[in-house]
Amino acid sequence: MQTSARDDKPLSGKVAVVTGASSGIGAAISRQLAAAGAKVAMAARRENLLKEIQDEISKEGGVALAVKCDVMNRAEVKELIQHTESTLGPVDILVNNAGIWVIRCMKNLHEEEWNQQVDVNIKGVLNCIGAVISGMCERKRGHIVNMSSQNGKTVIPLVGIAVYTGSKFFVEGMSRTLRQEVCKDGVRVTCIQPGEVETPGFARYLMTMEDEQCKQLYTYPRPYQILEPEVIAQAVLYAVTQPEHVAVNEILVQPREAPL
Ligand SMILES: NC(=O)C1=CN([C@@H]2O[C@H](COP(=O)(O)OP(=O)(O)OC[C@H]3O[C@@H](n4cnc5c(N)ncnc54)[C@H](OP(=O)(O)O)[C@@H]3O)[C@@H](O)[C@H]2O)C=CC1
Ligand SMILES: CC(=O)[C@H](N)C(=O)O
Repeated sequence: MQTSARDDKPLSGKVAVVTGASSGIGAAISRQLAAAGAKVAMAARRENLLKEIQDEISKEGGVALAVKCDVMNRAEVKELIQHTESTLGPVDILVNNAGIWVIRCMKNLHEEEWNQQVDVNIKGVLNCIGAVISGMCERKRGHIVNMSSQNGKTVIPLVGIAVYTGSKFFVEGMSRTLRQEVCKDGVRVTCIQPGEVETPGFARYLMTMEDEQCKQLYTYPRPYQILEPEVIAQAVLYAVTQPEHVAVNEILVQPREAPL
């Protein structure tokens, strides 16, 4: 099958923006897209961590740009895209990876944390889409990859992640409708649905649980092998390196021992 770039650098000439790139899955995605030839703008709040990853990518011969950005702040997101486009060129790929979750039962009323999850996982995703979608449609090409979750695919028998699950259900529903809207404009929309992935976020949330009901359900480390961030990055790479007429719309990736 003809690819648009050299096979070993299938993303050569492409510009990607990855949010939540300072840690975990986003850092792995940034490394893999850069290794595939993309010029990658890496966005997050912890600029020091971004610069460390940028240096790693540069040493490997890749091109990465570290951009401090809080996806909850629409003005910062617009500046992220403007800076990226003036430095690297028009954005071809947006990976909405930034996301948070806390494992708390709603009856305990951690309402500020409810709002934070909505602000990052929903409003943050919308801020980023809002900054790129018009340009992608005008150029008749683009790819939006939204980091959903197995928890966006179905309600698994867990407690403590009701608001998080709702935020990922939003991502799924919005993505499916957006996909219909822009498919004739040459724009693709992919949802990635990971199961449990060993990242700093995953460890942090499991080790800061307070509710006994949650603690009884979640143990850490997990009693089976969970996924590495690089596995999810490979799923993203697969989706964004398909020929323009091919749409990989959903990829569900789970630990073998913990299927939905
Ligand atoms: N780990 C898992 O088991 C699973 C994770 N996911 C999803 O994968 C994504 C990444 O999670 P994971 O890598 O595990 O988590 P990490 O906590 O390791 O990384 C989260 C990333 O999001 C960034 N982030 C958080 N809030 C903001 C913000 N307001 N603005 C910009 N960036 C922000 C953080 O950067 P900084 O703090 O520097 O801003 C960090 O880079 C999330 O969307 C999560 O829902 C889905 C399924 C499974
Ligand atoms: C954080 C996640 O989305 C993960 N799928 C989980 O089930 O904990």
